[in-house]
Amino acid sequence: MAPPTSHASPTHLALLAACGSAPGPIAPPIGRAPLPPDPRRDFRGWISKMAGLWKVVAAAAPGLLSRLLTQISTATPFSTSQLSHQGAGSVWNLGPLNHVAIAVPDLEKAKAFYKNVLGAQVSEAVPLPEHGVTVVFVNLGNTKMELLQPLGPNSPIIGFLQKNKAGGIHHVCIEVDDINATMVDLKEKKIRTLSEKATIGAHGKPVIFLHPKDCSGVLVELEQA
Ligand SMILES: C[C@@H](C(=O)O)C(=O)SCCNC(=O)CCNC(=O)[C@H](O)C(C)(C)COP(=O)(O)OP(=O)(O)OC[C@H]1O[C@@H](n2cnc3c(N)ncnc32)[C@H](O)[C@@H]1OP(=O)(O)O
Repeated sequence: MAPPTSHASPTHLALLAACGSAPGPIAPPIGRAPLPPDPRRDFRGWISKMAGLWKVVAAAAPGLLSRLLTQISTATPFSTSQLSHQGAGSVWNLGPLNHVAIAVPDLEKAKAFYKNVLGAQVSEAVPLPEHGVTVVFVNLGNTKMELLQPLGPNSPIIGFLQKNKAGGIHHVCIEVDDINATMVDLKEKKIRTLSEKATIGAHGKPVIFLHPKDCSGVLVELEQA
């Protein structure tokens, strides 16, 4: 009878061989009773299979590990794997999460919780009358939280706190590399911004807010990086 045919490539066959799974004769050995399973032999066999597999992978893809490490270390905040968008001729890209904002009824109490109970690094309270809020930033290393308390009778977060008496997640802020191109592009896509122009946000950089009803129920702030 003709031997069984295989469509596997030589590399694939080598990988299967290293794992002990290469196609081959399947008849049991003649004249020998099967041995009872021996856990020590199984473990030694597994180790030797893994060593064989590693040799095959290393031979098939020399420099794979160093290429992976180089790609990770050279990744930029504005990843080229993300979609680039175009608004009125200018291209813009989405960047990392800048902060998650929490509206709170009592800023000092919320600040004390993050500082004294969770042990986080927190900023002093900063009044921003032009935004109708007082803010405290909580530094988390990879991102920040922004604690917001209403400032003045026309604060834009008063309605939110009336509905969420204990406070809650108010908005997320994501960086963009070109806020003006972003605004033009989003307008073309019928996403409502909550101001005609960008305003200067808590970090001294231009920001815009997008209507929560156009963003899956989440108020989204975009900040010029
Ligand atoms: C310093 C700066 C910075 O970080 O750089 C800041 O953070 S300033 C942070 C404060 N500044 C801002 O938030 C500016 C942008 N925000 C605004 O313009 C406003 O807050 C709005 C988002 C338009 C909401 O205003 P207001 O509560 O008065 O209106 P409204 O009650 O009619 O709300 C309209 C609908 O949106 C919902 N809604 C309101 N606030 C929401 C929020 N934070 N997240 C998700 N949904 C929200 C309401 O439940 C309602 O839905 P239903 O109709 O289904 O009930």
